[in-house]
Amino acid sequence: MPSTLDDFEVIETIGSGSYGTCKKIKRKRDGKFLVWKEMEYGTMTESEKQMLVSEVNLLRELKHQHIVRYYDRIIDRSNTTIYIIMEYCDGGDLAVLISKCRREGTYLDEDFVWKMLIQMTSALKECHRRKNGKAVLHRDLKPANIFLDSDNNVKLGDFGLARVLHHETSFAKTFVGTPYYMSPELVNNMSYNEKSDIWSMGCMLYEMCALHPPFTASNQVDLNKKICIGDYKRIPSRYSEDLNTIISKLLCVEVQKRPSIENILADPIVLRRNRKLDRVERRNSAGSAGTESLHTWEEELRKREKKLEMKEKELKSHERELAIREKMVEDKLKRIELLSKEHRRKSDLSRDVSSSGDGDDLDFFDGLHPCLSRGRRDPDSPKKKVSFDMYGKENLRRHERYSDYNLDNLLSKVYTSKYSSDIKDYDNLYEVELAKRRELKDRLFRAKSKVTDLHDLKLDAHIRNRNLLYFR
Ligand SMILES: Nc1ncnc2c1ncn2[C@@H]1O[C@H](COP(=O)(O)OP(=O)(O)OP(=O)(O)O)[C@@H](O)[C@H]1O
Repeated sequence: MPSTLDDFEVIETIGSGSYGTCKKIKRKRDGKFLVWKEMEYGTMTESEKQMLVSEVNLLRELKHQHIVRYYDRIIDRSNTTIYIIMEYCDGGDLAVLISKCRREGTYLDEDFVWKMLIQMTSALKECHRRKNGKAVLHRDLKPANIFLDSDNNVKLGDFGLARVLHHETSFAKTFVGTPYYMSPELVNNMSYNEKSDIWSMGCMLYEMCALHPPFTASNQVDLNKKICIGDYKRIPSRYSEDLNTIISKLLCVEVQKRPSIENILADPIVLRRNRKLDRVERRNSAGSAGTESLHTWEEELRKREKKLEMKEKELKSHERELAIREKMVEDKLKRIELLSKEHRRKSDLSRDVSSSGDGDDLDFFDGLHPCLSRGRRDPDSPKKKVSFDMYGKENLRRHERYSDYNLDNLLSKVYTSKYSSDIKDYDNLYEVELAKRRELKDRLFRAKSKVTDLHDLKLDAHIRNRNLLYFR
């Protein structure tokens, strides 16, 4: 589906050139930043408009890592404007970089100039040597059309548009730039060819080193003369002879002797430099891959630390729970001990009473557990229901509230069975309690060692983390 203006949000105006205004835009569908170039076509003839559209369509086929990617075009008939949508290059353009150096009295690094040469040649090869045999010529190579991405890689822009726009159109009339980069064949009214692009590239590389074009003059006639005899000074001595040699080859006045794209790429100096650049790029990408893996490692470590912390928290709360339960068991044991003592005291007392043998004090045993009144009651009389405050039904229910805990279940069972049968089994109960207490203590000890292990792990993680930071 063709794009419409509504598919984009204008972020800001980047700048205006001879043919229109460039704006930074955001594609609403995915938030991607792009650029559109607005060009007014109201004064163009029908055939010129047709040419512009077919040229833009051709640009869409140019897909190369060092060429600004063209995405789409929108024609707004209501205000006779064509919007050419392309890749946004956030590193600015070479013209800005060169004027910054001029302003600050600095020079561009030689390695950077070689990188530009190799990447520009690679972009030009894509256009000059198309699979369908139809070469696309740039026709307007200049620093302002060499964009940079965030990694300072070349993005050749405004490809081919010049052919349409330099035509005798309203656009051509507004063209005000000085043709510093015009090749000798163009000065001599010959047709533009791919070697003219190579000449312009030579001028651009020269300007990157000298911070001014190779041929300058105060008027067009003098400029033409200089261009035609190839009269220019050597690039500053800070740059190598290799670089000077290559630039002078590109600025060869004789078009036949000027190297083609293939000649440049096969030049031993360029090959050597290309290999060096490859090595540097590989080292850089290996470096960034190493940094990436360190980041992944650090991230992984952070996740593990978080997991450990959670486990530690869990263990701590478990430990607290165990301590509470231990306290409860201790309390119960104390109560059992007290009851046991009471029972023994009452048994002794009952033995004393039974030995006195008068049987007049039956009421004395009323309300006591059956085991205390055994041998005293009339066997035919119904058994008296006995209720102990502490271990009555109500209390059993309270124990059942902790039924998730095995010990409490066990204790409830023990209490129920013991008190419904015979209280003399208090001692067994006491032993069960003691065994359980021991088991609880063991569990607590195991939990504590787990926490210690976790602490050790955490300490280890901290040390590794610190080592990581030291690495970075
Ligand atoms: N794809 C892009 N990404 C980022 N900035 C861009 C892009 N295309 C153009 N610009 C910037 O937009 C501004 C206007 O560019 P434009 O191409 O319209 O004019 P120019 O190249 O500066 O001049 P002329 O059109 O006369 O050659 C420039 O500052 C340019 O750097």
